[in-house]
Amino acid sequence: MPVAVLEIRNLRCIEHMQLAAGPRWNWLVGANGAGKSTVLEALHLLGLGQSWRRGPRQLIRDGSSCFLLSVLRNEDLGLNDRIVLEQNGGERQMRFAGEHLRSQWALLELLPIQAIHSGNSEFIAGSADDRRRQLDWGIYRRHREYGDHLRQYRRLLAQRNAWLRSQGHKEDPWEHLLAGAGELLHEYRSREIAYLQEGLCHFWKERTGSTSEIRLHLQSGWRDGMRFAEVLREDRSSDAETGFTRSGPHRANVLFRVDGRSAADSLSRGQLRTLGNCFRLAQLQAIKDSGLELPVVLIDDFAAELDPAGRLWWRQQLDALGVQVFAAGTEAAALPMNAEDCQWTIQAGQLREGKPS
Ligand SMILES: Nc1ncnc2c1ncn2[C@@H]1O[C@H](COP(=O)(O)OP(=O)(O)OP(=O)(O)O)[C@@H](O)[C@H]1O
Repeated sequence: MPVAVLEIRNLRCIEHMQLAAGPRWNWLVGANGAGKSTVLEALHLLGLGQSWRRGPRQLIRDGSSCFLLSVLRNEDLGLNDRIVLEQNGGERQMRFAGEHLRSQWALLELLPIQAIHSGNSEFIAGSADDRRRQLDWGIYRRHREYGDHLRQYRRLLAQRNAWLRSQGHKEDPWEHLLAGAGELLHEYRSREIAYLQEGLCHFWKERTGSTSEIRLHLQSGWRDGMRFAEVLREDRSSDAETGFTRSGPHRANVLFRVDGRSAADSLSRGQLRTLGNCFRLAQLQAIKDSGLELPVVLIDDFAAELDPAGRLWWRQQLDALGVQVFAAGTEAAALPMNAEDCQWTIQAGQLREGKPS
């Protein structure tokens, strides 16, 4: 169980909150604006070093000059040192066991998080970026070196783009390296898609009883039937005109098809949410099967789009995996809670233990 105690000071509407977490289900119930998402966001910040919303946002509580978040992990893992994230104005500091952390990448190792929130819950019908990010998250969790490969590719891409803008008509010094780095990302993604296919079908069939065929298809981000190096060479002058590299794994896409048709076009919103959950379950199962530490799962608005049977099934699957979950909802009656779960009521940024009414 990774999270034992979470402490929040001066984050959005929360002045001070200390939450002693349960090993499995931690429900946060309260009215709109009570502060439920803020608790989940605190965990997201501690696990990833960034907010789950894009764009500028006032995270420091109005009237304060800094926020401070800390999480004490459980000694079951032999680890009970605190992860601390402190933001003072524009300056951010992160510490683990009293030691200063230089990069937010270090947090990914300390507190693995899978977060489901309004920005990514509809990733199947969202943008190619959303789907690629979801796929990459799972690959990184199973193959840590993938993070280095991604960073290396992004560096090379930025270097080639800068070169295209300056002297794009001469011999391309980055083409060879970028092609190699790009092909490597594509190999990881192809293998992962092949691996997840079976799990996805299993969960979908179990939930829906449907015999419809769910298929994942990976688009590499460059023209079919060609090597990435060839595409880079062929596109050199047109890329130089626009000043950026048009093709590559940064444009990859994952397509979800149901009986040969796009899932986004053929499924209802609730079915899309269910399919998205099935994909996440397949990823979590893959992490478990690899013998790796499962992430803490954060679910904002747990009940959204799901019918009662769907909510119960989603809970049961997460139970079977044995993950620790923090889930939020506005109405206790709509949440599939069990007596042994930790349940909290939140009102105006304050926490109350006990069964929400
Ligand atoms: N910097 C800030 N200082 C103080 N309060 C803030 C700040 N930023 C946001 N808030 C307030 O914090 C409150 C909590 O928002 P949060 O998103 O956590 O609510 P929630 O319980 O998840 O609500 P919902 O059910 O609507 O999603 C909101 O009322 C918001 O106006």
